[in-house]
Amino acid sequence: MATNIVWHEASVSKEDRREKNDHGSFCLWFTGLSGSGKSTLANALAKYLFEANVQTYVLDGDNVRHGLNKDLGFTDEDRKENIRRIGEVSKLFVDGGQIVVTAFISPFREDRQQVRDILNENEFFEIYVNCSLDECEKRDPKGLYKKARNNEIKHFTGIDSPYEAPVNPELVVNTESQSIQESVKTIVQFLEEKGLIKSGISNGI
Ligand SMILES: Nc1ncnc2c1ncn2[C@@H]1O[C@H](COP(=O)(O)OS(=O)(=O)O)[C@@H](OP(=O)(O)O)[C@H]1O
Ligand SMILES: Nc1ncnc2c1ncn2[C@@H]1O[C@H](COP(=O)(O)OP(=O)(O)O)[C@@H](O)[C@H]1O
Repeated sequence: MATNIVWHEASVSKEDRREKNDHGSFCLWFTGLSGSGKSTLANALAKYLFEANVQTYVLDGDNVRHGLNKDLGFTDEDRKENIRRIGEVSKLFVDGGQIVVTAFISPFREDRQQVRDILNENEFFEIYVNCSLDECEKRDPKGLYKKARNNEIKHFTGIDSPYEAPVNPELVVNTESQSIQESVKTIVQFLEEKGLIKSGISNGI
């Protein structure tokens, strides 16, 4: 693979873009069960940072599966390929000077580690969106748990397909005990503490 292909150096570097944007570029990788709050938090965070002139882009499971990954289903192999592609797309966003916020179940540790490995130090932050299966099933925002329990959907995460929780995530937000606003604040403060965005941005939350 990749024969007769030459890598072109970009005329504008990642560092140039970071300097112009006045903030770092990296990937915030949300992982958690369906219904745990990944999309809700990713979008609330992106909105807040957007208002503070911070460049973000959300990659969301449902949306990406309508386009780029519409050939993929939910077998272990397809999920693996799903996450591999999203990892590569995330890397492009990081090169483009953006903060990319991803909201995929990404149930397998090995696949998340693979994404970490293709990014540099301080470019990948795993955020575990922790919520019990019971609560996710109670929320059931898309009615999918009900379908999975009725055997209308196979290989549903948490029911008949595994979820491997992160062992050492950079951050954990618990959406059963924390409000959306509290979780957003936790994440923005984390970014400030790491020096990835300017301090004081979290003051408005
Ligand atoms: N079998 C099965 N298991 C889990 N989820 C399912 C399934 N079938 C459809 N859906 C819907 O697809 C969304 C998950 O897609 P992801 O790309 O995030 O999944 S994965 O990371 O490849 O495991 C997931 O969205 P979220 O609820 O946002 O997580 C579901 O809406
Ligand atoms: N504290 C909370 N944090 C995030 N979401 C919450 C919280 N409390 C209730 N919810 C609700 O839970 C649901 C989570 O759905 P969603 O964001 O689509 O999850 P996921 O993307 O992980 O599947 C939404 O309906 C959201 O309003």
